Formats: sequence, C-alpha cells, structure tokens
Amino acid sequence: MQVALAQIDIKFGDPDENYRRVAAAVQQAAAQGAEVVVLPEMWNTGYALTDLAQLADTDGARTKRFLSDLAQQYHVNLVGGSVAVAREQRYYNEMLIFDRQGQLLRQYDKVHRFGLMREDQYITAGQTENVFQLDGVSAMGVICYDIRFPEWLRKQAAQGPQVIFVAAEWPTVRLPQWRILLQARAIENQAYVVAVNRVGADPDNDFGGQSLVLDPLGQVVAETTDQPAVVTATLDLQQVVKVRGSMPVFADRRTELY
Ligand SMILES: NC(=O)CCC(=O)C(=O)O
Repeated sequence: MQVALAQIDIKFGDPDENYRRVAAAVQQAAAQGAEVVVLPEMWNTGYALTDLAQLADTDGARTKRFLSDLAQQYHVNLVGGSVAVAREQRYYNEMLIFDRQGQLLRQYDKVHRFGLMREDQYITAGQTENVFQLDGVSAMGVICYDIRFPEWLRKQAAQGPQVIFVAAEWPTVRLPQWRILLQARAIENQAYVVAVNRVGADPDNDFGGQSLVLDPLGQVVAETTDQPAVVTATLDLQQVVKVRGSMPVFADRRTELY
C-alpha cells in the first residue's frame, strides 16, 4: 500500500482557501503514485471554534462532494483528515473516508475532545468506532488527542486493522510526546501507523508537522519536517503478518482480567 502524508498549512477560519490547498495536495500525492492520501485534522477551518456557526460545513455536504470528486478524479482512497461539521445544531470534528470510486466508506466523530484547545466547549464527542477496508486492507482511523487513549485504539485494533491512520493538529510544544505515543500505539497494536499533522500557526498555537509513517515495530518508515510537504511511503503489509506471528500479543491478552 502506497500512502501519502499530506502535511499542509491550514488558513485559520478560511474554508475556501483550505479546500484549494487540499485539492493541490491530493493532486501532488496522486502524481507521486499514492494509493491512499491522508489529510490533517480540522483542515477546513482550523481550530476557529468560536466561528463554527459561520464556518462549519453543514452535514459535511460540501466536504463530501469535494472529497468524492477528488477520489474519483485521481483514483485514490482518501482518509480525509477531519473537518468541522454542523449537524442538528451541534458541531463535530469529523473524519470522512472515501474509496477510489468516490464512495463514502465511513464517517467518524472524534471521541476524545481536547480541553486544552477548548474542544469540550464547542464540539460534540463521537460515540462510534472507525474500522474500514481500503483496497481490501483492514484499517482504522482516529483523530489527534484520541491517541492518548490506548484502550480506544486497542478495542478497534483487536478487530484486525493492519494500518492505523491518525489525523492531527498537534502543537509543536508537545511534539516529543506525539512521536512516542505514536510509536507505542504502533508497537502495542503491531500495526503500521500513518499520522499526519499540520504545519503553520493559529492565534493560539504553532504546529510543527513531523508527520510519521511507523512500521509495526515502531520504526520510522517516513517522516516530514516542519514545512508543508507531501511525502509518500510504501507499507509492506507482510511485515504486520510477520510481527504478529512472531509475538502473539493479541492472543496472549487476559481478557478475563481486563
Ligand atoms: N488537536 C488535538 O487533539 C491536540 C492534542 C494534543 O495536543 C495533545 O497533546 O494531546
């Protein structure tokens, strides 16, 4: 599986400009041979939470049309990061996943709201899992702060996903933790981790990128710097089979105890 990390800068509170940036990044990823393109968190608005009434995408309709068209145009699967969505007078931080035919496979609302960025005041938490198949490969997706909750990822990883996609707006100040948390999630779940952070800044935070592709042993396959970039990497899914076969941690769990 050839994946692309679409590490873009997000213009705060300017969806029109951000749709243009995402279109350009997907075009670039497709030209580099990507089969799956992964976007960052809240890429339509950034964390412009106080302006969601004006900016959030109602029912995700615009984003769904946009991502579906891009997926078909470039014949790529899209793990569409996440966008701010308005639905029934609530706001969600929502990941949309499309296959190469432009079909919506899953929509996932971020389950763990990040209080330090005031998400708990504006965003309604999701309740459902996010496991799906991309080109016949079992995968799952979570959003940013979710990676601090290993039990949430484990519950889903136990269903078989070989790839864990992560969309993030993770501030520079905590990037050392980002890296270690992602490596731990890769190692404990014996899965590839494909994690995309944004770059740039908003009124409250700087975002330093460092998007990562990690193998099932937590080793770095690809990484980016703190600049906008589209970087592709190949996932050798036989590695997952090999690592899971060599150490059966899923089978060795004591589910009667925890
Ligand atoms: N957007 C987020 O969920 C940020 C999470 C974060 O920064 C953290 O340290 O956790």
